[in-house]
Amino acid sequence: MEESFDIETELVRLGFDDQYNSCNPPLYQTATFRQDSLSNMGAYDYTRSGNPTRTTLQNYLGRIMGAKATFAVSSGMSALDVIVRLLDPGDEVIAGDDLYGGTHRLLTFLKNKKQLIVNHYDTTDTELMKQKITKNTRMIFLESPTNPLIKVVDVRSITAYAHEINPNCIVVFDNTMMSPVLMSPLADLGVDIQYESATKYLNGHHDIMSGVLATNSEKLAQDLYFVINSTGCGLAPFDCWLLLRGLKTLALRIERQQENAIKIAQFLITVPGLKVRSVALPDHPQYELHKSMAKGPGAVLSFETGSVETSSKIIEACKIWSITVSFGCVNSLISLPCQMSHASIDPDTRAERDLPEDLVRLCVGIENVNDLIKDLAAALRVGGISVPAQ
Ligand SMILES: Cc1ncc(COP(=O)(O)O)c(C=O)c1O
Ligand SMILES: N[C@@H](CCSC[C@H](N)C(=O)O)C(=O)O
Repeated sequence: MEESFDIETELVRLGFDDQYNSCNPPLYQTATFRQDSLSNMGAYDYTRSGNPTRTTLQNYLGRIMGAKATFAVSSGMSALDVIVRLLDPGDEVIAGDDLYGGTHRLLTFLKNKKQLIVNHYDTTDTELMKQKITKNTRMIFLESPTNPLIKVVDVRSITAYAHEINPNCIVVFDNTMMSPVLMSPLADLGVDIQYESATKYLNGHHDIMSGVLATNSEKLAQDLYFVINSTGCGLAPFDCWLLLRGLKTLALRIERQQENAIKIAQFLITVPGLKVRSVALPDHPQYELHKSMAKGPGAVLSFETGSVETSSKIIEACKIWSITVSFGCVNSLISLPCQMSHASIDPDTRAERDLPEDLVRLCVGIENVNDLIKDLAAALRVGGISVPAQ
């Protein structure tokens, strides 16, 4: 058996074979592969079905994610689209009430078309989840910490309960907020499918869209591959190559982004009037639960100011923090989720789910942390908030 190392080493090691000992994986920028003869077909025929650069990426991701099977697709949403195609019409699914806006949009689309029965619950309430999961629950969608309210879910208990009630229930976990460096729900928490928007931390440079899926079940792997090949959403070779390049620095980027995010959370709690949501703060209601599942708090946090007008002024006054959706990139981003990343959730549903309209989300990058704090402090003052001298 091949020796395996810590994720920090595996990320840099890449571990692939090349006929010329190339130090970086070759880019097979081709749609088709010539066959030797009709009786001697090669490993690849057509890039939609498979491509050596994608195979290199998927094998590498498998080692990093501790998964038997890993697939790279064209975006995080297409990863979710592949997963929901495993369901049959009329299947019952349970989803969190603070999932990413695009996830909510796709599930609502399928619900409105009467293809699925979708119920959203507060997945942080484990007892409520235990009441709602039944033998008819076919799939459960979890995120933790949630985007953007930073709520923490007891993934281990919910997954174990779901499997006890219905061994065929598929628990799906969106690990985009943590990345495999901080959390391994597939290997450690018992979920059936882990997926991530690789557009975020995995790639880290906001120059490609991509998604990854991982499972340890041979049956699920076969079904996922069937959908990927049939629909043609496998990641294109050049994007695979760029993702391979981005991944090498994942551990280093996360370490720096998280270190900066902790200091920023500590700064924000000194500002009177702000309600800060960060799993880095010991007064987070599920601080210990998060620590029991993950190696760190990550680099996304949010805060409320009490008014949309104040939040908007702060966001627009920032100079280093750029007003951008997404997260996981090397540069720091600021956004108003209700008007940006989560605008696809209608205002009534946002209100029902206590998603504050004034919530500001920060996605911390690798810049100098003192510069980031100075910029934020100046912007808070423009918003009329009094900031203690640092
Ligand atoms: C938590 C989460 N999951 C999934 C997605 C979808 O990923 P993508 O934008 O790569 O389609 C996003 C953001 O878009 C996200 O924030
Ligand atoms: N206009 C896009 C918004 C993408 S949000 C990206 C990211 N997940 C985030 O949370 O910022 C859409 O309609 O999907």
